[in-house]
Amino acid sequence: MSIATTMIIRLEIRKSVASFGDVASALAAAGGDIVAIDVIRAGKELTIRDITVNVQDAANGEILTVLSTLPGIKVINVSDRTFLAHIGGKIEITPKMPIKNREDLSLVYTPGVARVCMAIAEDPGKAYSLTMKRNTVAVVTDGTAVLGLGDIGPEAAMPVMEGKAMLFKQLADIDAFPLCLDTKDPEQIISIVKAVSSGFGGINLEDISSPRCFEIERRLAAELDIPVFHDDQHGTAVVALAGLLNALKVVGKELAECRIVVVGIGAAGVSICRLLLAAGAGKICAVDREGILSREQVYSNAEWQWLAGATNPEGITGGLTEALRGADVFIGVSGPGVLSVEQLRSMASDNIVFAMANPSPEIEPELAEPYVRVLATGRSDYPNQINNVLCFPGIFRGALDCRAKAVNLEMKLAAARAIASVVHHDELNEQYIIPSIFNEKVVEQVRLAVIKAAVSTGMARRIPPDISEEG
Ligand SMILES: NC(=O)c1ccc[n+]([C@@H]2O[C@H](COP(=O)([O-])OP(=O)(O)OC[C@H]3O[C@@H](n4cnc5c(N)ncnc54)[C@H](O)[C@@H]3O)[C@@H](O)[C@H]2O)c1
Ligand SMILES: O=C(O)C[C@H](O)C(=O)O
Ligand SMILES: [Mg+2]
Repeated sequence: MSIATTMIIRLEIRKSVASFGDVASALAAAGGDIVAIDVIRAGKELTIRDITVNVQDAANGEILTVLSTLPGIKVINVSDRTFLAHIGGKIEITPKMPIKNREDLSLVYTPGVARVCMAIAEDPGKAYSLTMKRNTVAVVTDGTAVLGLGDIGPEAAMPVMEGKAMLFKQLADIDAFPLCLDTKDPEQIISIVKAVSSGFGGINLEDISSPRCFEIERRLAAELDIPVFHDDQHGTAVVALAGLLNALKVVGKELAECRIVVVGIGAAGVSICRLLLAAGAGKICAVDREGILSREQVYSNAEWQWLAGATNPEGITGGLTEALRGADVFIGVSGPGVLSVEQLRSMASDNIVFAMANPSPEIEPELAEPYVRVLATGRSDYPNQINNVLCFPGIFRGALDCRAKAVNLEMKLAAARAIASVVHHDELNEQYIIPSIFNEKVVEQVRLAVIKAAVSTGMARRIPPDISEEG
C-alpha cells in the first residue's frame, strides 16, 4: 500500500561545495517531486531552504539517504503535512464570551461566580445547567492499546485522544477532554476516573488493553451515574453490526444463518461477538492467537470463558484456517497481515470481509479484493470505512441530551440500526454498505435512536424537547 506524502525537508547548503541544482537532481532521481522552495536564511557561505517534496511513502527513506550522502548538504529537519498538523496539539479551550472590563470579570469570576457555586453546592444537580458538565466528555486512556500500535504509553497516546476530541466537537458539538493516565493499574484508573467524573457528563474509555478494559468499564459503569462507554469495545461493535446488516442485504444472506469468524478477541472482538449474538447471529467462531475459542477449554479471561460457551455451536477445532473454511463473514480486529489469500479463497461464495485493524488491516485491500464480494476496512482511504467514529459522536450526543444513566444494549442495537438505515436500499451496493462519517444524517439518526431506546428502557433522566414521549 503506497501512499503519496508531502515532506518538508530543511536543508543547509554550503555554497562553496554544493548548489541547489545538485539537490534538485538528487531529489528527482530518488523519485521526489519538488513542489515548493522557501529560503529560510541566505548567508554568504550557507543557505537554509525548506524544500517541499511530493513522494511515495515507500521512497521517504531513500530520499533522505540520498540527500545525506551529498557533499555540502546537511538535512536539519524533516517534517510532513501530518506532523505539521500536530504542532502544538490539535485542540484548545475557547471562552464563550470575552472578559473586557471589571463588570465582565465580576460576572464570570469572583465575586459573581460565588453565588453560582453556592447554588450548585445546595443542589449538585445544577452542575448540569450551570457548568459545562452537560456537554463534556472525558476521553480516558492509559495508552496500553493505542490503535493497533500496542502499549505506547500515555504521552504517545495523546495525538489519538486529541483526534477523538476533534471528532466529538466537529461531528456532535461535544467538548471532549483527553486524559492520558500514567498508570496501568485498573484500581488506580478506576479511582482517578471516579475522582474527576463530577466535571463530566460522560466517560469515553479509549485504547485500554484487554482484558483489563472489561473490569475497568464494568466497575466505572456500576459506580458512576453518568454513561461510561469503552469506545473500542462498543463503538466498534455498533459500527461492525451496522455494516454487517447492510452487507448481508447486498449478498442476500441472513444473520442467523451465516457463519461469522471474528478474529482478535480483545476489547473490540469481545464486544463485537456479544453484540452480534444479541442481534441474532447464530454461528460465530471467535479466534485469537491460541485458536478457536472452544467450550472444551478453561480460560482465565472471564469474557473468553463466557464467549466459548456462547459461540462455535458446530464445535470447530483449530485456528483461523479451519474457522474460515466455508465461512460467510470475516471480521478482523486483531493486527496487520493476519489473513492470507489462501484462507480467503476457502470462504463461502459471496463472502464479506471486514479487515478493521488500524492503521494496517488484516490483509491489504488490493490483495483481498479479487476474492471478496464485500470488503471493508477501518481506514478512510478505501470504500466502506467501518470505524467507531460513526458511532461515538452520535451515541454520546444522544446519551448527553437525555442525561442517560448508562449506555445499555438496546441503545447500542438502536445505534447500529440507525447507522445502517442511513444507506437506503436503492443506494446499497458492494462499495457502499456504510455511510461516510461526513454524512450529516449519521449523528442525528444515531442520537434520535439512542434517545428513544434510552427512554423506552428507563435509562433517560430527561426527555429532550424535540423528542415526543410516545417515541
Ligand atoms: N475500525 C475500528 O473502528 C476499530 C475500532 C477498535 C479497534 N480497532 C482495531 O482493532 C485492533 C484491536 O483493537 P483492540 O482495542 O480490540 O485491541 P486489544 O489489544 O484489546 O485486542 C487485540 C486482540 O487481537 C489478538 N490478536 C493479535 N494478533 C493476532 C493474531 N495474529 N491472531 C489472532 N489474534 C490476534 C490479541 O491477542 C488480542 O486479543 C487494533 O488494530 C485496532 O486498531 C479498529
Ligand atoms: O481510532 C480509530 O480510528 C479507531 C479505533 O478507536 C482504534 O483504536 O483503532
Ligand atoms: Mg481506539
